Amino acid sequence: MPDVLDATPYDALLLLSFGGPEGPEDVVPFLENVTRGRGIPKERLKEVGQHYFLFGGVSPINDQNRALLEALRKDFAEHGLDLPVYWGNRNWAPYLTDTLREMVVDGRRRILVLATSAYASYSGCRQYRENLADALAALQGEGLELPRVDKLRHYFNHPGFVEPMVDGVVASLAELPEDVREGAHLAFTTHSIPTASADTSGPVAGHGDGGAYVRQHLEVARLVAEAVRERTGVEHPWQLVYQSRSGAAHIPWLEPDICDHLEERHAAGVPAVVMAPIGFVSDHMEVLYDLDTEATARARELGLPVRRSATVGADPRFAAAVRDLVVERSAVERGQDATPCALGALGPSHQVCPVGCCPARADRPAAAGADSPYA
Ligand SMILES: CC1=C(CCC(=O)O)c2cc3nc(cc4[nH]c(cc5[nH]c(cc1n2)c(C)c5CCC(=O)O)c(CCC(=O)O)c4C)C(CCC(=O)O)=C3C
Ligand SMILES: [Fe+2]
Repeated sequence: MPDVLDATPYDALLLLSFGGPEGPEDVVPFLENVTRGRGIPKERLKEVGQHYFLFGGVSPINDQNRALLEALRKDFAEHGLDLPVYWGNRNWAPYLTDTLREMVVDGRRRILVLATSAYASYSGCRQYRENLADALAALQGEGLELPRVDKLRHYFNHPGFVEPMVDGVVASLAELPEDVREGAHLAFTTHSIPTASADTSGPVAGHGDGGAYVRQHLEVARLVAEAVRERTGVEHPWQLVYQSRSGAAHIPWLEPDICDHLEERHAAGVPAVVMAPIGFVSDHMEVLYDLDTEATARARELGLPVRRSATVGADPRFAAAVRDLVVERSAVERGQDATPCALGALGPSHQVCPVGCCPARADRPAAAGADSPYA
């Protein structure tokens, strides 16, 4: 018999993700869901639609979440953690509101949320919390008794998130031609966001100084690069760069873009680059198109050997990390001691997003944080 782990007071875990289209007819309605009220230029939308059509209108993200769901259920069962796991998305079926309704109908009263986004930022945290608030409002409108919803802390520096990425980079280096391997640089990539959003990310107003998005990514990049050096005995120079920029051209977003970075490295005489998408939890469309298709084609034109390393996806170590986070948060909620696990210098993230954390452009209600209008 495995030890029995205690998730009290929680009675369910909700895997909350982005969602993606599952066929050509889904692409346009999916993009409308994503960009409603977000001010994305029409041209950009057409372009992004083409990325999906290139892959038959199917994003890999939903299958990746199905695999993660399986990995979580298997890990929980093997470790005596009796906690049902549900799955809902912000932008495509199964929709968050439908999943939350199902959970309420099943009698779930205390729900813990795992978002497939490891870092602080409006897009990676508060926007998920706004969607939770919208879903709760919808259920309230249906006359349902609302459950209490909490969100797991940011896990960017949890070993179960970092270590699979180290393996990925080591494997990608090994795939490079031997004569360029030792001189290879590492390009850690993440989603570009508006600099205004990056500057205010994380707790602000006396609880930190903003800038958490970049700071957290730099820390993960450093941790991965150091572990790679320990494993390979080679110190590969690295830089944090950005991908998947969207929005209007006159609004500043985080730079440099991965394609410009590859050109710059090539011009500087760097013999090869490993692109490591540390900003993402799975190899979804931003990875498949922006790195494997676009950036890889640019590298080929330059004659620069590149490889792209894997994200954590459904790695059993990531599932174990989620179990660890669930057990930790449950203990905290019971008023017991917990020993939050985190690598590196930043320490474990806050358990509950404080008031004003990762502010939005517009004032909208957000659940599962200190400024939630829900209990
Ligand atoms: C920080 C961040 C993450 C990482 C955290 C997380 O994972 O949540 C992320 C993930 C994802 N982004 C995704 C897809 C899209 N993101 C878009 C647009 C935007 N993303 C933004 C940021 C982020 N995005 C921002 C600031 C915008 C501008 C519009 C706005 O301010 O809201 C658009 C609109 C078209 C475009 O402009 O690109 C699409 C289609 C998919 C699904 C991929 C698939 O289908 O496999 C995933 C996982
Ligand atoms: Fe995005």
